[in-house]
Amino acid sequence: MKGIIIKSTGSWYQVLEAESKTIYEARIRGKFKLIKTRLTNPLAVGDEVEFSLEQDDVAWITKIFPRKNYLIRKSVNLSKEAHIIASNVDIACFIYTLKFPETSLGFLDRFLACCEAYNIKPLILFNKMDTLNDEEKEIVENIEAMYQNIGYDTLNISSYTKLNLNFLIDKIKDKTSVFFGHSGCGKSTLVNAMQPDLHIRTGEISESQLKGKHTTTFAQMHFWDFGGSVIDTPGVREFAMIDVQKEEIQHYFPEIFQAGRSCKYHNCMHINEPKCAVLQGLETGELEETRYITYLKLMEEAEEMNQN
Ligand SMILES: Nc1nc2c(ncn2[C@@H]2O[C@H](COP(=O)(O)OP(=O)(O)OP(=O)(O)O)[C@@H](O)[C@H]2O)c(=O)[nH]1
Ligand SMILES: [Zn+2]
Repeated sequence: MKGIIIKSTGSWYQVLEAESKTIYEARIRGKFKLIKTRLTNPLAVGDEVEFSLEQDDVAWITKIFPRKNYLIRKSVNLSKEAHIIASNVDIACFIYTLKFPETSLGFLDRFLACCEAYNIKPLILFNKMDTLNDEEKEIVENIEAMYQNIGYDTLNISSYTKLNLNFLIDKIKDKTSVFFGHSGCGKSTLVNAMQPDLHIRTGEISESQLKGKHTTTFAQMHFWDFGGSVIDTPGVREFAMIDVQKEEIQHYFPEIFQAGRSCKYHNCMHINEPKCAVLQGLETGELEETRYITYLKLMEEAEEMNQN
């Protein structure tokens, strides 16, 4: 039988059988290895799998189908291992808040680069618009314009006033989505504003999870009444890339890659080379310094990973 993983606790999974829409408790039989790097979780929510039913209706997962895409975070305790946050995602939403909490653009840029690397469509949501005065609105609009110029899709929203939530629903309807952002950015409030009874993870549930053994690997897919699903993940502090070469990173920053076409050297890494169009673009202000800093950081990390 074929199904999709809708919940993962680390050792147990829930599989949704595609045709009957039945949910089974499931375990793994055999080894699954689709990527080179060691993973803390062999299967992730969103994975399409094959399974067979045995006594007590326990499903044994015997095969995983190739992933269309996935997002990865660094493992909490072991830096050499990676953890798949979710797979087969159609749209990944990043919730930005100017204040309460202040969102770091580095976190956003890292998220966007990972979406590029793993072929996921990102959507940037500027949330809590109702809290902003005119001056702050202008700051957010400038940030928004910067990302739109690069080619990213954005939306101004507020869960309190329901600003543009109808447009957000249009964008995620009938798709598998996932939401990220700093703690307190309004993720749960947003999901509740779109559908109050979705039963997405709340603070209380996270607390009781802490008593369990697999606190870091809990993720779950929920289904919207308006069609499609959302994958609820434990808070992600740092997105990561694995199995990438330093030279590839510029491909994941579209405007840096575009500017780099005019560099003197075709293999320019835009660090300190002469006649580098990226460095020139930074000087003229055409390219954004914050994004460039994340670009350098990701290159450093790729180099470190490949040395290990
Ligand atoms: N003014 C305003 N406040 C909001 C909005 N959305 C959420 N908040 C408030 O922001 C705080 C955090 O919201 P949550 O939805 O709990 O944030 P979260 O991202 O789920 O936080 P974690 O559970 O820590 O990941 C709460 O006090 C919300 O009431 C909004 O659109 N406008
Ligand atoms: Zn260059």
